[in-house]
Amino acid sequence: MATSPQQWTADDPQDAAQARSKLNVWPLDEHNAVLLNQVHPKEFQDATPHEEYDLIAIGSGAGGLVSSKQSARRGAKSAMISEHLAGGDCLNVGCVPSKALLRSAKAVAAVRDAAQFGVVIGGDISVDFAAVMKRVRYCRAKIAPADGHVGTEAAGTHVYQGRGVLTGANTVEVNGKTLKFKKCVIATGGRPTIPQNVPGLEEAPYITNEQLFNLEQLPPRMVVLGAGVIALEMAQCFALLGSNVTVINRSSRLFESKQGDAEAAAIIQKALESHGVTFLSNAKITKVTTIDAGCSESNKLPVMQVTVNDKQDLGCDCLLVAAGRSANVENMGLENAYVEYDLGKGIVVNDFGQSNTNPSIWGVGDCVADVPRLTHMSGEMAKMVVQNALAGDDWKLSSLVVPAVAYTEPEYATVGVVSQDAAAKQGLEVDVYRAGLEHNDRAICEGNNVGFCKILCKKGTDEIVGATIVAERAGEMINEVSLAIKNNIGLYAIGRNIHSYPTTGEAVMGCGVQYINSKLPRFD
Ligand SMILES: Cc1cc2nc3c(=O)[nH]c(=O)nc-3n(C[C@H](O)[C@H](O)[C@H](O)COP(=O)(O)OP(=O)(O)OC[C@H]3O[C@@H](n4cnc5c(N)ncnc54)[C@H](O)[C@@H]3O)c2cc1C
Ligand SMILES: NC(=O)c1ccc[n+]([C@@H]2O[C@H](COP(=O)([O-])OP(=O)(O)OC[C@H]3O[C@@H](n4cnc5c(N)ncnc54)[C@H](O)[C@@H]3O)[C@@H](O)[C@H]2O)c1
Repeated sequence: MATSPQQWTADDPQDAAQARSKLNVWPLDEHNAVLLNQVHPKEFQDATPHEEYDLIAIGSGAGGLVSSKQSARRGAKSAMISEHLAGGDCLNVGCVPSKALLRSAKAVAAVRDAAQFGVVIGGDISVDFAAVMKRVRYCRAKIAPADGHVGTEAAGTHVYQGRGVLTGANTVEVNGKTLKFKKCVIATGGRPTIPQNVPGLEEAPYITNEQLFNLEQLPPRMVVLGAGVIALEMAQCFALLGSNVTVINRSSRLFESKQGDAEAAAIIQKALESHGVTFLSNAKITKVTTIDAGCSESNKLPVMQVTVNDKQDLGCDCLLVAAGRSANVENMGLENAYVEYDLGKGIVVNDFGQSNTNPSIWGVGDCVADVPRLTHMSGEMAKMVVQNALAGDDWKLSSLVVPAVAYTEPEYATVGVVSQDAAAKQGLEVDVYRAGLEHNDRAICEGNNVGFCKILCKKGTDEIVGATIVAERAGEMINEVSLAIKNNIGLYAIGRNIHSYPTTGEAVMGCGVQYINSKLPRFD
């Protein structure tokens, strides 16, 4: 089929070089060509500007897409400014590729463990890493139209492809044009934080999530700096796919800095260890030595030596830095628009999502200080801000109940106050109800009955303040607890709500039943 010169074309050497150098995307196969044609079309024609927009979103991740499309669908004059790849981190280098990759890793585990279900796999199993990564690119391309410029324009939003820089309290410049707005949503997201003061790290060919999903070759040895969500999900993935993975955790256990449940931490660590991940705790990378810089263009992996606590040397072909995120707030004219921000943490907003220092400006998602950095949070903040900025409503950030899930196997899902330690830190007295999965019939049949549901209530009451769930599909189970918290449904009601048998979700009900049983009269 003939392709237009305005389209990204798979395997075209010039296009491939441009996609790699300008957009950090490679290889340019048919899937990445589809992706780029959606989220960063070549020679894109900007819209003809309205004299003044009701709302302009700067940024095109979940936050910018939801705020600009929702405004347009409700009749506002709306625009979105997209500098890099629409869909932001989530579609391109975050949730989507990581979950697609995890799916392949879980397939490895299923095949490897097949014998326990009476299924005999003849011979050794092997992983075709190139095919795994091709499927990751396929998933991304399949989802891309939801975030692509065609769909955004069809919703009625004007799209500008370039960097937005605020030039005044109510103006933003993009591609040499000045656009006027009544309201502006800043949704510029974040980027990986690179720890400073680690000798040799800056010069080393380390990677972050921004390069990880371009890998074409499985690194035999991977070291992961950090032990948060990215680290755990990717460590498990690469270990199952066949890498020798070591996670460097500066704390004494998982989830310590966020007061995560200690039992959950032990289960997740043990599960990853059973998949071949090595954890070094109370560990600090004290030096990185580059032995061979490698060459991503010719697919040659680098070779590095990572020194831990000044005494242990680990050789590796991939050093993945996953040490948290910094907000994108620099060099975008926030000073010109009088917007208060904190370098690293992000834009400072009030409980309505509005800048205290410029009431025309609102903040959404990962670029905002002190909010959970999650796609569903960006989306929900965007809905909230559209309602407040355009409809003059008073939806509040503090009213949001935000679940979070690490998609490891088993999954680790949390909402609200996650543990007794977290409660103590907030000066809150709680009762904890725990239902283990060891006697959950479904979990036993599934061959995965290590885990639990813990629900925390205000002491002496059934008012739920939070939960931690460790289970195969904990991410599905936590939504019930979020619903209860958001709508003031007590643990009593959860205990009286019939749950289908056999489901792991019965563990949530199990906590409710414990509460009820503790209140019922005895017959002795
Ligand atoms: C590896 C990984 C896995 C993840 N997995 C999950 C998950 O499973 N579930 C989950 O909920 N969250 C997950 N996250 C977090 C999630 O990706 C982010 O919370 C989400 O993408 C934030 O959306 P956002 O719109 O706020 O910002 P972003 O997605 O960062 O989008 C911001 C956009 O703005 C653009 N931009 C920046 N500056 C400008 C400018 N001046 N002008 C124009 N455009 C600009 C950027 O290019 C970018 O496209 C993951 C993150 C990573 C890194
Ligand atoms: N499933 C999901 O929802 C999902 C998946 C991946 C990422 N995310 C989001 O993306 C964000 C980034 O993930 P992340 O894993 O990078 O961050 P994180 O905050 O989850 O973990 C950061 C880790 O790096 C460590 N660290 C920080 N600075 C360090 C330093 N100087 N030296 C050594 N270790 C250091 C921390 O102790 C921690 O273990 C998170 O906010 C998360 O919400 C979400």
